[in-house]
Amino acid sequence: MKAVTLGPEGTYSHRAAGAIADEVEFRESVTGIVAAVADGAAPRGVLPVENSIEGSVTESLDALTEYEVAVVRELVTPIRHALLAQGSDFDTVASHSQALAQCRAFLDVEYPDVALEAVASTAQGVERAREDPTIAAIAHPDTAGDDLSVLAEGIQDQASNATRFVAIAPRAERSEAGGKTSLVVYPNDDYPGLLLDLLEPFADRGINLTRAESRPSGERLGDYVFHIDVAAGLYEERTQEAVEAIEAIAEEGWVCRLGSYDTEHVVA
Ligand SMILES: O=C(O)C(=O)C[C@]1(C(=O)O)C=C[C@@H](O)C=C1
Repeated sequence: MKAVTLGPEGTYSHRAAGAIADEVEFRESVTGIVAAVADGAAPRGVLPVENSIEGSVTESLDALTEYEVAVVRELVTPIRHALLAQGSDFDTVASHSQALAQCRAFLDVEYPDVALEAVASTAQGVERAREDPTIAAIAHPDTAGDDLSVLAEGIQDQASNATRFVAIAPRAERSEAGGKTSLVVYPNDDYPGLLLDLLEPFADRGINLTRAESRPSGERLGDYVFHIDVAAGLYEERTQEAVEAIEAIAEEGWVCRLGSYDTEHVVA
C-alpha cells in the first residue's frame, strides 16, 4: 500500500514509512501528509508525533486535530544521528528542529560557535550540505552518499533516542481493535479541577495513561486541546465508558476518537 511521508528521500519518516508501505510518496510538511490522507490523495500517511528527548512534534498534533483522519498503527524506532559535511570547514549546521534539539549537548560541547539552521527535514539539511561546503547536516548516516563525509556518529544526547511515528488512514478506516487508543479532547470550558475530571474516568477503571499533552486551541489564551493516549482499546467496555464520561464533561466542546492500534517496534 502507498504511504505519504515527510521528504525528500532519506528522512527518518521515509525509513519508518518503508517498514509499512511498498510505495512511498513525499510531502514537504507533516500537515501536507495529514491533508493528503484526509483528502483521499493517499491511503496511508506516516508522521512523527513524539521523540524521547525533545517531546512532541507539535505540528503533527495540531494537524491530527484539524483534519479528519484515523490513527491505525504506531511505529517506534531508534534514532541515531550523524554529522555529515563535505569537510571540516563548516560554520552552520542545518537539520530538522527536532534533530538539532536531540543533539543539543553534542553541538554545545563540540561546535559551540556554529550557527544552527532549522530546515523542513533532516534530508533537506543533507541537500543543503551537498550544495554548500560551509554547511553540515544532522541526519541518518546512510544519507551521506559519495559527496559527504560522516564526521561523527551516534551524536544524539541519549543513546536510547527514539521517535514514535503514527500511520494514519481516512477516518472511515478507524479501528476499535488494539492495545492503545488516541483521543483528542476539547472541553471548551474552564473551571478548577477540569483536567482532574477528564483524567479520573480512566483512573477509576484502571486504564493507564501513556501520554497527556495540552496544545493551545488557538481560540484564546489559556484555552486548550488535550491529546490523551491510553493503554486500552476502544473495543473494551471500560474504555467506552470512560470516553462517554469524558464526552459528558466536554459537552461544550468535543471528543475525537482517533482510533485504537498496537505498537510496533521497527529498526528503520
Ligand atoms: O526530518 C526527518 O528526517 C524526519 O523524519 C522528522 C523527524 C521529526 O520530526 O521528529 C523524525 C524523526 C527524528 O526525530 C527527527 C526528525
